[in-house]
Amino acid sequence: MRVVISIGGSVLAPDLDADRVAGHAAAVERLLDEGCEVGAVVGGGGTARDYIGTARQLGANEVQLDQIGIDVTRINARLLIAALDDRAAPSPAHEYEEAGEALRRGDVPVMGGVMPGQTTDAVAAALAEYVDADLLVYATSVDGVFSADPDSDPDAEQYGRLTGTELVDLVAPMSRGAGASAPVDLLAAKLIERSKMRTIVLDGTDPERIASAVLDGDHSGTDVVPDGCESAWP
Ligand SMILES: Nc1ncnc2c1ncn2[C@@H]1O[C@H](COP(=O)(O)OP(=O)(O)O)[C@@H](O)[C@H]1O
Ligand SMILES: O=c1ccn([C@@H]2O[C@H](COP(=O)(O)OP(=O)(O)O)[C@@H](O)[C@H]2O)c(=O)[nH]1
Repeated sequence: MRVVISIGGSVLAPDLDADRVAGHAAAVERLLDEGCEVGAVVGGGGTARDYIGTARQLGANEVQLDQIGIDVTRINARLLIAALDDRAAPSPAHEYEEAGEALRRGDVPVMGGVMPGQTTDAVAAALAEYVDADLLVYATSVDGVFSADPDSDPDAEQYGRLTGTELVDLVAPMSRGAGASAPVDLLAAKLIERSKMRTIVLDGTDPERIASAVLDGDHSGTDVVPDGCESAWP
């Protein structure tokens, strides 16, 4: 199975903890050992938001803020590359073709951001489409997609399953500024919808959950399925 895993910065690096990053690398290595081909995309998390907030106070515009965010995602990508050692391509891929070539060589391509106006959610969706992945997994800090932000609304209800079109409709009204929070960004949702990519959004704070979702289809998050399909797991 070919899988793209998007690891949110809030999951990989809420602080700098080598054991946490090593745990995520171990989950990726387990997938490789089970015969999966894996591409990884890493987010910027709180560090990116802190830098973006400071630069915004200094008068930076949205593109400049996004570029700062991209730099932080690439630093986090380098942490995962360090933990994966010789199983990963040696530097974060800046383009999908570069990532695809690494995958073909048998390396794990690790990407951060690529261009302003989006988040690493969209990078992961585009990489998954580009490499014809069988499965896309978003490992984030909440267990799936909810009817409202579960961190601030106690009445938020989780969706067990959504179609790509339903996901697009849900995230379309959400904020688009640099550092904004949403389960996945709108461009990612549109790419998932058009590619009919089987997708899982789950709580990835325990990296073993990511491996179980990929290997067994066992998770408690949200399945995003093409119209007419029952399950997100191939
Ligand atoms: N409807 C929603 N469903 C799920 N999460 C949501 C929703 N609306 C906002 N969020 C927020 O999105 C956050 C996930 O995005 P983000 O902070 O960028 O995490 P990551 O670092 O994993 O990309 C969650 O912490 C959650 O508070
Ligand atoms: O291709 C990209 C990826 C990221 N970003 C910027 O970098 C920030 C941090 O990335 P992301 O939101 O994906 O990190 P996460 O929320 O997963 O920690 C985003 O808010 C954007 O401002 C961007 O402009 N283009």
